[in-house]
Amino acid sequence: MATHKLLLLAGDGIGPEVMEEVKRVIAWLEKAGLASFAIEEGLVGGAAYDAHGASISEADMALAKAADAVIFGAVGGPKWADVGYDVRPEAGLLRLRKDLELFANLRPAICYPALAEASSLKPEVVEGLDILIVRELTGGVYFGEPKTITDLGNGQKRAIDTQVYDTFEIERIAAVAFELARTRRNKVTSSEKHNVMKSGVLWKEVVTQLHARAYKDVELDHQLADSLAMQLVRWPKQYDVIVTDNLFGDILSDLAAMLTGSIGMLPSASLGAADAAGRRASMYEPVHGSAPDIAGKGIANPIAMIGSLAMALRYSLGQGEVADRIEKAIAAVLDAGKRTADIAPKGTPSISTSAMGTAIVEALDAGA
Ligand SMILES: NC(=O)c1ccc[n+]([C@@H]2O[C@H](COP(=O)([O-])OP(=O)(O)OC[C@H]3O[C@@H](n4cnc5c(N)ncnc54)[C@H](O)[C@@H]3O)[C@@H](O)[C@H]2O)c1
Ligand SMILES: CC(C)[C@H](C(=O)O)[C@@H](O)C(=O)O
Ligand SMILES: [Mg+2]
Repeated sequence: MATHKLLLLAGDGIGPEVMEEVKRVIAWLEKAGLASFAIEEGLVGGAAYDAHGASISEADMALAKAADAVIFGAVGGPKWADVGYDVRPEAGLLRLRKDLELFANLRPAICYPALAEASSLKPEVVEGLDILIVRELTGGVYFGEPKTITDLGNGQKRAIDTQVYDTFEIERIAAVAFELARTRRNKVTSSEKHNVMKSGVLWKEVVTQLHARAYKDVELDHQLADSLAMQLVRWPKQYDVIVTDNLFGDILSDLAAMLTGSIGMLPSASLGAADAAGRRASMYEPVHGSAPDIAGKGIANPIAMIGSLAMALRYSLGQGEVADRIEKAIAAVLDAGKRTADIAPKGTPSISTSAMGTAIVEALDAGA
């Protein structure tokens, strides 16, 4: 059996709390003889800043590059509010994405049957929901230059962020969306704002041309990002795969999280391009952040983090059947009524982070 080289970067706030539960699932998989791992651990975010004055060290960047997959918790928090833009905790995350060229961010929003009642919407709106947001992750306004704050000298300052997209960046993310749609319900909705942004004009043109050239069998729609946000709340089940840029994808995936019950439920995969040997860099992380408001209380939901390990097994480690098993165990635990506070209906009892981890490991043990 192949040994998978993983780098665990737990980060800050609830990151280490939910990573503990992933470690327990990893230990269970090894004990059950289902997978074999070589685990390294590193620091990222505020934890790395406290240790080395940078939000990720060169040594940990090298480990990330050498790993079969990086498993990432969350970064950030009020403790590092004044450390400076270049060393803020989030800079470590963005550097990992950029330096590993993780351009394709898959954010599935699946409403587990038992959680339809935990959604902010009526159960019939979200029951059976299974959509996939494909977010471009290494371009757009996150990385475009110039990115500056300038003193104008008259008591005024000017801040500039720049949205930049080249044809190849749009083409490669759209290709990922079309390929994934073929394995699902064969429909892609491409979203931008071509009515106000030149990058939106190019985005729509490139996606349309690629579709005509190579993916005519897939249904393609275009939808302005503001209207898509509205439709996602109104009737999300009309979508299959949504492909969009870095910033719209960030916002729309947090919105989609609430369709599933909680942001504590949403895993993600960030993938690079495959090299000649078929190897590609990858990182797996929950969509949520470090949740400073609940950090240290032991109540965070570990499902997004454990679901991210399942995505690593499916997309990078060639063990899709083990990923299915983990997701089945999560569904079984939810069916049995186990809820962390974020997914428990008001006034009903909830369990801790570690009790949820225990329940998932027990469900795996029971062969769920
Ligand atoms: N990938 C990442 O590391 C990442 C992602 C988003 C935000 N952040 C950072 O995290 C910090 C806090 O950001 P925020 O508060 O806007 O977003 P957040 O996602 O950390 O929290 C938003 C809300 O969701 C709740 N929540 C989040 N994850 C949860 C979980 N697993 N279980 C239960 N409840 C959960 C929080 O308690 C909070 O009320 C900021 O510094 C931000 O930059 C990091
Ligand atoms: C923490 C932040 C840099 C990050 C982003 O904006 O991409 C986060 O919100 C996410 O969704 O992964
Ligand atoms: Mg976000």
